[in-house]
Amino acid sequence: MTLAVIGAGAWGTALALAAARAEQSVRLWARDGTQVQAMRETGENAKALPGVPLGSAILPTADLSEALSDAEAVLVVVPAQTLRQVLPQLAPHLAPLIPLVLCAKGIERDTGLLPSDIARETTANPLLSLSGPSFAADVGRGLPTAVVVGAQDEALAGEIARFMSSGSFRCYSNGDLRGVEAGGALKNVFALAAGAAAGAGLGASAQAALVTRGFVELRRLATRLGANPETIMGLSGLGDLLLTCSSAQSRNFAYGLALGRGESREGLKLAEGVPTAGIAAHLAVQHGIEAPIINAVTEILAGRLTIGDAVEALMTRPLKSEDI
Ligand SMILES: NC(=O)C1=CN([C@@H]2O[C@H](COP(=O)(O)OP(=O)(O)OC[C@H]3O[C@@H](n4cnc5c(N)ncnc54)[C@H](O)[C@@H]3O)[C@@H](O)[C@H]2O)C=CC1
Ligand SMILES: O=C(CO)COP(=O)(O)O
Repeated sequence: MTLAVIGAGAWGTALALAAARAEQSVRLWARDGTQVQAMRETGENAKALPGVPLGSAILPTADLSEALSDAEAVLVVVPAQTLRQVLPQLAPHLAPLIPLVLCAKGIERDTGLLPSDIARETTANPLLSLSGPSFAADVGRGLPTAVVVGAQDEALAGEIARFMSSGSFRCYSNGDLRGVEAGGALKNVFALAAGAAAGAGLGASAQAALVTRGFVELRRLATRLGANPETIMGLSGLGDLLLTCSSAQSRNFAYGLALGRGESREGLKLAEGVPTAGIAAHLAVQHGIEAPIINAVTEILAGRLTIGDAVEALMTRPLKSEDI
């Protein structure tokens, strides 16, 4: 099968490598011609995923037509906030039934839309989401993990899962597209919180309590956004929450860590939880859901609350039933 990967950042490159290991042929598109030239010359993506040879099954290209003309499926791997800009550029090159696998983890800041909602505004092609615990650096090096491919049409999700799976990349399928997307988008907000708690030296007990209560908020809000609560128990919800809330390898956790230590965040890598937190807080209000951790993250990011005050506010909320 020939796959196109749109976006040659860390995750796009890692997914291209995963597909190549699954014996697919891959066109890896980047908007930056100089980066493509460098990838062709050096055989690696030194900018986004250094030290991992791309191999002969991956063709880097800056030409969308070359990337998409013979693609049988397309993985869209650009940040959530740029999807609205990128997706319309693909449309003229796409045959109607080519599946689009959305791999961004975020909610659009200005609209509250998940990636598939944004895509639905510009395309009638079948939409899927690939999500789950998977650091680009791990997947790029061929370390083992399991992820999930979600689509309303679970048979199609299963087909894409089979094409992407290899001995080191195990893809499950799920018929709950919104659930798969919502878990991946929201877990980043809690990774910011967990990182901030670690940076502020609040201790391992606080971390565990925060992640557990964060999971309750995640499940509540995701369910209101249309997720099946069972999906949230899986790889794209609990699985990814556990990964990103426990490792400084996560860019969201690392961003939170810097916040908690009072360090500058300038120059840090993409942290999708930052634009997602505020809109998630807004959606929680809209759906009448209690989300004190999402609110605290939003207020801290906006500079309206210190971490000390957030801890006090969370700890002194009225006592209540555990309500999971
Ligand atoms: N890095 C990781 O471990 C994982 C990342 N993700 C998700 O994948 C998405 C992408 O993340 P990364 O690749 O890691 O980020 P990155 O920052 O490494 O790369 C983003 C890529 O998107 C490109 N891009 C940005 N705006 C664009 C535009 N308007 N037009 C064309 N290309 C554009 C950039 O040039 C860059 O190559 C995010 O939503 C992230 O949450 C998901 C799983 C793992
Ligand atoms: O989604 C990820 C792992 O599953 C990557 O998390 P970060 O974007 O926080 O690095």
